[in-house]
Amino acid sequence: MILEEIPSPPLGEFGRIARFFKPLAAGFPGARGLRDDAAVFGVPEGRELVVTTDAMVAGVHFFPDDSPADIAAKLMRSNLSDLAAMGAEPLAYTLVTALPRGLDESWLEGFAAGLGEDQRQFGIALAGGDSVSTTGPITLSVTAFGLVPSGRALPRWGGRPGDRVFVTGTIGDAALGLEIAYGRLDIPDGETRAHLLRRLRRPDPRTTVGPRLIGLASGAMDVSDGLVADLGHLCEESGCAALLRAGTVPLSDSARGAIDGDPVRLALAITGGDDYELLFTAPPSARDALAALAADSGVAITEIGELNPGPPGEVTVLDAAGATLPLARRGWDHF
Ligand SMILES: Nc1ncnc2c1ncn2[C@@H]1O[C@H](COP(=O)(O)OP(=O)(O)OP(=O)(O)O)[C@@H](O)[C@H]1O
Ligand SMILES: Cc1ncc(C[n+]2csc(CCOP(=O)(O)O)c2C)c(N)n1
Ligand SMILES: [Mg+2]
Ligand SMILES: [Mg+2]
Ligand SMILES: [Mg+2]
Repeated sequence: MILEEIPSPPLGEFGRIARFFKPLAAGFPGARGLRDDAAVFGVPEGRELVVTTDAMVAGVHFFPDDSPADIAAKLMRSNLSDLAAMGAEPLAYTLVTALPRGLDESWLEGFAAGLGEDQRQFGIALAGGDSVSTTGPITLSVTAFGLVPSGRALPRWGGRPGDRVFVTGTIGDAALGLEIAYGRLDIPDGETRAHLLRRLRRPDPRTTVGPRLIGLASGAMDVSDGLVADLGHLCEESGCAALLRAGTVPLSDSARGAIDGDPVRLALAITGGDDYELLFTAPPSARDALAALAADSGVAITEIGELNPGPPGEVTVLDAAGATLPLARRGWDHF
């Protein structure tokens, strides 16, 4: 038997923590080297801590055979998107992994590498976590901590009738990507397909735009369940209704090509979710400042509708011709 074929003994729970997670906590003193029972860190004067949690389950949020680095990126970025929606800057995160006993250590190696890459890209560090085994599918959860100027966190409930509705980036890429991944949508063009799948697996959280919406946006949230559903959530909290002009919703060239004028696919794009873009409201007087922010940040900001004094939570969706766009559902609902 040659040396390479001798299987190395399993690392075990604590060996895995030492090998894969301690390096991710090295730059954050509050993590105490992952050697203590908990993390300890302070908040600078004049700032508040923003805390958000999101979980992901194999078969529900991602495909079991997705690359572990992509799974890590989606887990991290969905939480970073929530921080951005609050106007907060990333600080640290904790991580819970529930993994099947037989899962190869190389999976964890790819997962940790993905986390490390995003830590560097977004300026966030591992503060602690928990590692457990599961008899079910891979289940992961991140709790992210961010900082916001005291009293300035962006609320979902600040929208007022007359405010305009804005969204960052493009909408629908991930929903179309999911259809491709499930084999329900055939897109022959390789570049188009790759872009939509990339946006499904690696969303682009708007971490630089979020904090700069403080003082401009009246209400804000991020789009995870679907644009129409999430606008409904914002409206419900703001006690008003909204008009959404589907023809003005920003689409990537890839999404535009995939939709190809089909109203069913357009409906999918605005209800499918997994966008991780920012959805916010602002008075028309903020338009110039928002255009300047978009130019400066390199992230598109597009006006897509307005709030009105209708029934709280009601969202009317018009197509480009001004007719009501029929929707089978407004967005994702777990139950
Ligand atoms: N199990 C739970 N325990 C306590 N609070 C919860 C629980 N589930 C949701 N929440 C709270 O309910 C609110 C709405 O949660 P929701 O998950 O819809 O928001 P989100 O995380 O922004 O969206 P998404 O999960 O789709 O990314 C949040 O304030 C969240 O903290
Ligand atoms: C394999 C697979 N099937 C379906 C979906 C779609 N999906 C799952 S949960 C969710 C809402 C956001 O999650 P949450 O509300 O839990 O934060 C969406 C749009 C997916 N991404 N992968
Ligand atoms: Mg959530
Ligand atoms: Mg959110
Ligand atoms: Mg949700």
